[in-house]
Amino acid sequence: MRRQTGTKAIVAARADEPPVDTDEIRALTEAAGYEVRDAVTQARAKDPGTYFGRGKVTEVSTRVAETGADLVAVDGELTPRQTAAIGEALPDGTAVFDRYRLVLAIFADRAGTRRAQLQTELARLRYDLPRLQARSDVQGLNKRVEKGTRLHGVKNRIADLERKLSDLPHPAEQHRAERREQGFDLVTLAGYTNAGKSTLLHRLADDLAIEESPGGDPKGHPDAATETAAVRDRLFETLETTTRRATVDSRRVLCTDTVGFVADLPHWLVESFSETLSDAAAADAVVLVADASDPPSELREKVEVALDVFGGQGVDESAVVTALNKVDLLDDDALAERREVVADLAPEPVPVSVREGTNLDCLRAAVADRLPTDRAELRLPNRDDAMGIVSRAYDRAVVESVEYGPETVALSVRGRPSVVEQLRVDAAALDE
Ligand SMILES: Nc1nc2c(ncn2[C@@H]2O[C@H](COP(=O)(O)OP(=O)(O)OP(=O)(O)O)[C@@H](O)[C@H]2O)c(=O)[nH]1
Ligand SMILES: [Mg+2]
Repeated sequence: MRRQTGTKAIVAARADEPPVDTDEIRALTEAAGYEVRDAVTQARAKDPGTYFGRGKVTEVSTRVAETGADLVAVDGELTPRQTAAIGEALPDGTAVFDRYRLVLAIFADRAGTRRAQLQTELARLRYDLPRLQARSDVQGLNKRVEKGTRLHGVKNRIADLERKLSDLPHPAEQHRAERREQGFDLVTLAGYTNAGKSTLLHRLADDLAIEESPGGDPKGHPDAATETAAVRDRLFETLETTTRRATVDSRRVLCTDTVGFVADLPHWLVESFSETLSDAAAADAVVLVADASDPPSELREKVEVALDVFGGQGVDESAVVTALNKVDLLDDDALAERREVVADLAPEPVPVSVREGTNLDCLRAAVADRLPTDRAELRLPNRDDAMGIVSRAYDRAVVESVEYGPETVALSVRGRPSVVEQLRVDAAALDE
């Protein structure tokens, strides 16, 4: 469902004071499938009516006409009225997207599963609704009936989508419970887009097989195809969660990759993808992957926001491991500076280069530390009926030692507390 290439855009950015950075809006616009032909910038206070002020909007309009752009991508959040006012000043048929609309376009483009498609359409309609209203107000549309009908249509579709989504089977939770019972620990990789989460998943994964999730569609997932081949520098490569099996400290772990955050993403948009966050909340450990090659202040802000979001979702602070990725791009001083800016937010961050495989053992150890663990010494009769317990111990926990005597088998096991407890109970039942 990729947009045709050759669709042209102009990016427009404003800041209260120079410099005006257009890197991120360019990246977002390109990620949405557009070719960026030009950038118009402005350093002054926001104009409440048209965001940029009339003069600048006229300049944008001229650039649109000259380049034949189909879209103006504005690096900011536009009110419905501002969107309409800018649109009115542009050549007919030119679309106006702000950051969020752009993100929605990218999400719609990447949505592979039915659920993701419904979620992205719903998020877009919720976004469009007030804008549709403002647009017809600005155009002075007095055709109340027509306007009423269009708005009514959108509202109906929203209700329809909400119903469809709540009707879709949602087996993820049950699936998780089953996996836990089988002794799997759950680890979630989360963080801003482009931080290196998917690359890390590939590194940690035991094999190429993607864990089957009843709600997912692994075949259609972009990560299924790209594997370790150079992961492209493209925002929101991952839209649905992918889960793979990994081994951490001899324990079997299910590692889930999630949708990346984007700076200043509004809450309603995050909520439309709440499933991915509930993955974080349900995990035993959450690896916050941060791009340490970002400037220090940006790194700090992203780590802060991410930790806030986790907190809001009920993730326990002690379950989070912060990985400072891409240290291959930093010298020692730069790394020290990065550690310093996150020191009070994230205790003991782990510097890694996922690409070069640097320090991943340290990261694995930090994750292992977070996994709930219990130990038991089991003494079983050396009989056939005890062997089921021995094999369950191997399957669901880590067997640290085993000794077969003539009468008894002595097992030393560690693993998830619930699993270890079940082994104890089963062992005790044999004695009766
Ligand atoms: N230099 C360097 N680049 C890296 C490293 N790890 C990942 N990258 C690159 O960073 C880019 C983004 O990596 P991804 O793994 O796709 O990032 P992501 O967090 O999954 O991004 P989204 O799916 O968009 O949320 C890719 O071009 C990777 O090759 C690293 O350790 N060093
Ligand atoms: Mg990814």
